[in-house]
Amino acid sequence: MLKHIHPLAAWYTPEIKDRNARILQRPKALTISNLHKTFEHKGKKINVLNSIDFTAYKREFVCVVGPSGCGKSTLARLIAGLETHEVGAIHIDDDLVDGPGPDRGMVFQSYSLFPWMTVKQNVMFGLTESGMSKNSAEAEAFQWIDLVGLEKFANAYPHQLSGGMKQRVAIIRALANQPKILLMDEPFAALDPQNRLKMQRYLLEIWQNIDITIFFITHDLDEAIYLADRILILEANPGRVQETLSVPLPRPRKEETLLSPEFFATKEYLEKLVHPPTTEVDMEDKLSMVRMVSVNSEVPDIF
Ligand SMILES: Nc1ncnc2c1ncn2[C@@H]1O[C@H](COP(=O)(O)OP(=O)(O)OP(=O)(O)O)[C@@H](O)[C@H]1O
Repeated sequence: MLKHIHPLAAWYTPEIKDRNARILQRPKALTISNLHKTFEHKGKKINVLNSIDFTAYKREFVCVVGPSGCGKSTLARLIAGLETHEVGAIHIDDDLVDGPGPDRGMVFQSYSLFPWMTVKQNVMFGLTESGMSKNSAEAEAFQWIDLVGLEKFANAYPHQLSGGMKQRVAIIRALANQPKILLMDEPFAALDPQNRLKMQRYLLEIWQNIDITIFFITHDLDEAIYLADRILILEANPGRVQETLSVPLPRPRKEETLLSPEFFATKEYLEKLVHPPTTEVDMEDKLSMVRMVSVNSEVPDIF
């Protein structure tokens, strides 16, 4: 029998294979087992996530991609404990998720800072809430603020910050509470390409320096390849795992990484999975039907 060779096999150098294998030997940080999720819509049950199995390992950087509506955000909300599921289980380390908890930090696309609080107060918030004294929380907040270069803005309010600065604050606010896992749902989607790249660099730098597992949802395949150790690829209707792909790129990632042949090969591979060419064929079929309609004045029931 012919052995299936992965289309990216040639890009996995011994060093990359070794690194990827070592990640999979680390303790489990997040375990999703046989997860199913349905929503009710107009009295009908919609099966959004179907039998999801996935494990992220300690200090792993996982990106999740997939077509619109495949359930990426729902999955992040389930891990955050903001939604409930009918079947299956989610564990952080060995702890079953049954609601929100301090072991998970979240950063969303919309800047979820408290607008009436300064940068420093936003970062201090979770710390004082969990019982830390005001002085210690302030000292801790300053360390985080320094880390992302916002010392001069410690007393600024969110409306005085750029989009990138707000997201830096959102990230350190989440990290200051020392979660085990950072859930990020399209955190940089609202930024222009230059600021987006800057934020990606910041995030990699922070991640390399602290003990955190990142579960990062994105539409942007370049972003996923640049950031991730592994990419979880979901397909839609119902959302389920299509593939988990170890990224065949060395670390540390640099800007040149984005121009390397292995980067382009990975992108081409992902494009085919996430935006399969059949969609274009379908669209072309539909367009030719429309052209036919305009000639024959008959409306076929295709839409
Ligand atoms: N609260 C809800 N009630 C009913 N249906 C919902 C609810 N939340 C999400 N859905 C449906 O679940 C499906 C998955 O939505 P979700 O937002 O998780 O997908 P996604 O992959 O993140 O999409 P996108 O990439 O467009 O953000 C969609 O069909 C959506 O309409």
